[in-house]
Amino acid sequence: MALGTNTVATNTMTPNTMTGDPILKVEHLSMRFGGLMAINDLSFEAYRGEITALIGPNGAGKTTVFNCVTGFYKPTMGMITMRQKAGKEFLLERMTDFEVNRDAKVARTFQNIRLFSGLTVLENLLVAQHNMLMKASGYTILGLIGMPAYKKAAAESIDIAKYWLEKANLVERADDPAGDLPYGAQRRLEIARAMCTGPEFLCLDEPAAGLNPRESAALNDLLRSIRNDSNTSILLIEHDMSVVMEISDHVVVLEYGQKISDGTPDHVKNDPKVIAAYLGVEDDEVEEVIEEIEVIAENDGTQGGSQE
Ligand SMILES: Nc1ncnc2c1ncn2[C@@H]1O[C@H](COP(=O)(O)OP(=O)(O)OP(=O)(O)O)[C@@H](O)[C@H]1O
Repeated sequence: MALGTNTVATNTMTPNTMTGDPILKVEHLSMRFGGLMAINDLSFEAYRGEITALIGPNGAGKTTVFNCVTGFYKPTMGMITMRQKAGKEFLLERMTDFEVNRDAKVARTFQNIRLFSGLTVLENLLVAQHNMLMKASGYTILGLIGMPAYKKAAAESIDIAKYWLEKANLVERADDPAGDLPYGAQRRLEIARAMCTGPEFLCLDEPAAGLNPRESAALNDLLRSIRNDSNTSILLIEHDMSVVMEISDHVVVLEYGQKISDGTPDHVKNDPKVIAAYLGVEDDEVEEVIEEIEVIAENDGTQGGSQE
């Protein structure tokens, strides 16, 4: 790593590398739990068509941000605006979790897997489309048994399920109970299930947690294919830095509920504030730690190691 070549980001603004169109704008977000300010005046953007990673040490406030964006928490202060492709804007902080999903088209997964483990893989993907099917039925029994709109929607929902079975590499397990799948496949099924709801914005809470390297690689392929082929933008929380650095277009780093860095993966991994946060040192010790790291890196280099 090219340490020490960057200045400490004092204004924490994004370096001019992401030129995209924001799908999500978080402005002056704060969330207080009793005496604890879990998020403190946080602002950042996620761009359409990109994978944005939200990273930071344990307790930095990542999940709290997710819960505010997806309507699980009402923030103490701040604005969260989502702008759909067609231009329609939603103030997510004013909506319930159900409305955020149904109207704003924001889907999410959780840190712990929440599949219907007794239903098959295919059934999990069909159940996710329940709202769309009920709408097509006109919410009547006659609609269910006779209406062409319902029959068309039912056929479409099977096509959508098949598409995501393939994308998630789960076709061969389609008829198996979801609970019988290996852990990595369950994670991909959760993401496929979220994609069956047709989101424009997908929020993933630690999708790589507990995965082995092969499963992580399959996850990376799935996330890249979501970004490239389905025009869905992704916001993910992740502790696995290899996943973050490999697939993210943009990284936002939090510490104690505040943004300390924001930019491309290369920018944040070389940012002294980020290095210090992960090493758990105080701000006034940052320069000292960087000097120490540089010395270690130089020594490693002169000892003939295979450093980059
Ligand atoms: N419902 C809650 N009630 C009280 N405190 C909470 C609540 N949710 C989170 N916190 C606190 O807010 C702070 C931020 O927690 P949060 O879970 O958002 O961090 P995180 O960055 O996601 O951490 P981790 O990486 O460990 O999942 C922590 O101090 C946590 O204890």
